[in-house]
Amino acid sequence: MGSRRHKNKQRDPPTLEEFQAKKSYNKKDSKSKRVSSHDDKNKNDTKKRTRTEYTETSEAPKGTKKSKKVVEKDTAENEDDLPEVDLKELANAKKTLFDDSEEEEEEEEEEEVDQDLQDEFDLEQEYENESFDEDTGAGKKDNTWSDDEDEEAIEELNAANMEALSQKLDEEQALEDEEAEQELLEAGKLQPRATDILPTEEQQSLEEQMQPDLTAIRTRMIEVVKVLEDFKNMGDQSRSRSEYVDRLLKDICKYFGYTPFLAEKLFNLFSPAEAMEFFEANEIARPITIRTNTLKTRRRDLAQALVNRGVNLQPIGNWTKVGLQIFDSQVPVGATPEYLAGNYILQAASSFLPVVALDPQENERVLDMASAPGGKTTYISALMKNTGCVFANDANKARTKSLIANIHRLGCSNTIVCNYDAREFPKVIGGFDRVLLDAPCSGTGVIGKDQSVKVSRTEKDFMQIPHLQKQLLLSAIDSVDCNSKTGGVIVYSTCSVAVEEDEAVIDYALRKRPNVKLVDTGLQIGKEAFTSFRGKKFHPSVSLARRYYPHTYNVDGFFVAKFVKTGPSKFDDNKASAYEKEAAARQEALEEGIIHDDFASFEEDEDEKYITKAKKHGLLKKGVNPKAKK
Ligand SMILES: C[S@@+](CC[C@H](N)C(=O)[O-])C[C@H]1O[C@@H](n2cnc3c(N)ncnc32)[C@H](O)[C@@H]1O
Repeated sequence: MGSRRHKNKQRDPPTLEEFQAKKSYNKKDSKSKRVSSHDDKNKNDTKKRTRTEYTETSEAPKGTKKSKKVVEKDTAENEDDLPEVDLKELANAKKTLFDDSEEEEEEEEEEEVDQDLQDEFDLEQEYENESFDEDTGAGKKDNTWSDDEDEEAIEELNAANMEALSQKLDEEQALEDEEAEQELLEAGKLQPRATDILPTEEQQSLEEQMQPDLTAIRTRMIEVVKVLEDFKNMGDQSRSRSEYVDRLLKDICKYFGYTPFLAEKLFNLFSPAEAMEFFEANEIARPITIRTNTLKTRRRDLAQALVNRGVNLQPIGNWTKVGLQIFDSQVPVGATPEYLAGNYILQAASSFLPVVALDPQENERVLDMASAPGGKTTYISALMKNTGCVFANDANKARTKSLIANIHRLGCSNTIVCNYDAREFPKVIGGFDRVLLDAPCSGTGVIGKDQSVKVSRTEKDFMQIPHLQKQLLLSAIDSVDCNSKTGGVIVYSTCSVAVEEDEAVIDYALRKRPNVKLVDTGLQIGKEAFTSFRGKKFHPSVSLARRYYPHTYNVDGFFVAKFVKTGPSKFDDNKASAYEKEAAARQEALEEGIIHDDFASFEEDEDEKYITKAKKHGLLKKGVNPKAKK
């Protein structure tokens, strides 16, 4: 499969103003923006393609898609014993038989004047040079058409080839016309002739046998998207819309490397043009971001300390007071003295959002149901200023090691780590003021980080995972104290954009637990969740949940929903027994050695070694001898 991973420079995450500006875009604006961005891409791509095809075939200096098609068609014609049409031969023949050096000079001058055609001009020069390359033998045949030939021979050859030549010239003219049309298309002045966008069956089978031409596939995807956006006016009358969609999906699989199943699932979330933006964004890793640990430092001080070490950074945006985006760094960001001292944690910007929505308050009792490796737990703990109690649970014991390490490093002293299948809550313990369920998911929002998702996720996953998520969400709801004076809140989040794992799960919870309602997340950014999707209708309040996409906010794909519990249910556990269980849990943890008296203390001696080492490393990287410095 010919997948292609871009290495584009990352965009900055948007500021609040940008977010708001985006939000207030009307549909028309965003549509026109999308189209123009595709136009630009198309334009660039055409230039790129010109070069690629020339290199590949060494015979189509003006290598547009049409040129390629003609070459392919020629092959087919050869197979049918039709006159050979060889563009290289044609160009050379033209050069000698119809040579007019003055005309050629004029042409060259014209081409020099026209900056837009510069690439093509370069290619023609290369082409001409190649025709006489003695080393490679390329252009040997050209001698047949050398000026040294006597007139008779030329005439003979001329007669024999006249028919083929005139055909070739016609085709060259057609190529030029096509290029002119293409330029107009790119300039948005003409609609594409949709008739030749979709390949014929023959062309398709030929394509299947060849190495995928990614640039040509990309161009076709853009063309098909344009047709799909205005099918009535631009679609080929003899082709159905679904034929275009099928072609586009096949091309998406080839170009980006998705399984047909996942490509279609993700494609269906968006308009064709937006789907392309989504797939493109998944080819780029999101920016590196860190969260200031306000238990230990302030963002301003942290930023200053890191800048002094050669880290290039800036605040993420107005919606967070603790996030910093790292552009580049002369030191490993995961091993600076500030990192080791727990002044920050490497954390994706999207991962802040569920905690902001949870809005934990001081002295509350909070459950983080699926918490490893602890990015959100430690943020909750910091917002609570180490007061109250945070139960950090995860079913995977191995993962609780990194959870514990992060809790230690960041100095979270109000945290209890536990290792249950969260479906056992509230039997384990209930009566919480707030519960966060950052659910295990398929990861379709984080493909930029984990490309394996493109091929590893199957239909079964999108049945099994939502099933678990629904069970977990009911447990989360039942673990909350509806009489909490300060809370009674449940936040559900995933790093998946699949409707089955998002809207369908919260809609299910609303139906199964009428004692909860969805409320505004309080988040300043995010798109409204779906209230209907491919024939499925969800509760209207589902629109209060928020969706995040890599192509809209340059954050991981994410989903956040916030519930408030309005009344008890027979499945709840009461708060009194919860306190007893909390005491028992603390005792158990003490006995098992998961927590101990100095649970959240900072091991100064232990860390001193690492801090010194990191300092030395930093100096060495700057070319300073650490010993000389002493
Ligand atoms: C998305 S990750 C959590 C990330 C974490 N909230 C953070 O911010 O660092 C999902 C977690 O759910 C855990 N998990 C999976 N099934 C679970 C279950 N039945 N009960 C509790 N945790 C579970 C996984 O081990 C995994 O650590």
